[in-house]
Amino acid sequence: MIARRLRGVVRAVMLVPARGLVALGVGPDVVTVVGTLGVVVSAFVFWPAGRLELGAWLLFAFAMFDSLDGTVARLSGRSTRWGAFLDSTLDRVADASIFGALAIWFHLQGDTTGLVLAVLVVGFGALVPYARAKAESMGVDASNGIAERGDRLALGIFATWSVQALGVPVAVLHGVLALLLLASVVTTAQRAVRVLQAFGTEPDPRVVPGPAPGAAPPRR
Ligand SMILES: CCCCCCCC/C=C\CCCCCCCC(=O)OC[C@H](COP(=O)(O)OP(=O)(O)OC[C@H]1O[C@@H](n2ccc(N)nc2=O)[C@H](O)[C@@H]1O)OC(=O)CCCCCCC/C=C\CCCCCCCC
Ligand SMILES: O=P([O-])([O-])O[C@@H]1[C@@H](O)[C@H](O)[C@@H](O)[C@H](O)[C@@H]1O
Repeated sequence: MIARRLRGVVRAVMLVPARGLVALGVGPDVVTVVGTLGVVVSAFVFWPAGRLELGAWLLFAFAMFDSLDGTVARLSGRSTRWGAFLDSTLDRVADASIFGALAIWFHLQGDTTGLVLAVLVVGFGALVPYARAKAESMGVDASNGIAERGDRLALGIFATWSVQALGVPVAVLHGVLALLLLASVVTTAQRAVRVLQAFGTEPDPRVVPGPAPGAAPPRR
């Protein structure tokens, strides 16, 4: 929703470090892997230890590598299908680490509501890119929806940061996680509608009509 509009601005900002990295001969896959490692380490080291503010700043910085790698790839003419796969797959590692680390923090606080919400955001948040990837594998663009990844991460990281940095009550963080959960379900449904509109009840071309293999012959 908001992230989509900011994409151009973020890419323009990323041009500066990206040019430096290309000049140094750093490839996009290195940026992707370093960014993911940075997210994983920042999330699991700082958030469970209660360093919500510092962790959020580091997560913000390393999450931006997800835009940096694509810019490095395009600038250096090294965009590859493998890179696109690596990028998307490691995004799932980063997503699970961010909300998983938050779940661990809630657990250590004895906050069952927060724990349950964070775990549900890990699971239902993963449905959103799954729906897009499955649709793309069928040749349909389903990148639509109210809460794409940038929105989900920004909201989750910002709300966690604000608990420590601004003294916002944890109940507000619960509310934001509930909103993210709802937004993930709605976004998945919006993508499902795209696929339904594209295919309707069109038969699956991969299925050969006739009895299933091994089925008993029809009775006469
Ligand atoms: C109900 C919903 C409510 C929503 C409210 C949300 C409020 C949010 C407010 C602000 C949002 C700001 C977010 C920042 C926007 C970032 C947008 C952006 O840049 O998106 C793009 C990136 C990257 O996307 P992608 O990976 O698809 O593209 P690339 O450009 O990387 O290209 C990929 C191609 O490149 C090739 N390639 C790549 C790698 C490789 N190794 N080899 C390759 O060849 C290949 O061809 C690929 O196909 O998207 C992101 O998702 C970045 C996430 C950034 C997360 C930001 C976290 C910010 C945290 C805190 C911010 C606080 C904000 C305050 C909000 C206040 C709210 C009240
Ligand atoms: O589908 P979604 O989660 O909103 O957002 C997607 C990311 O999760 C995915 O990793 C990336 O490769 C896509 O380009 C897109 O940005």
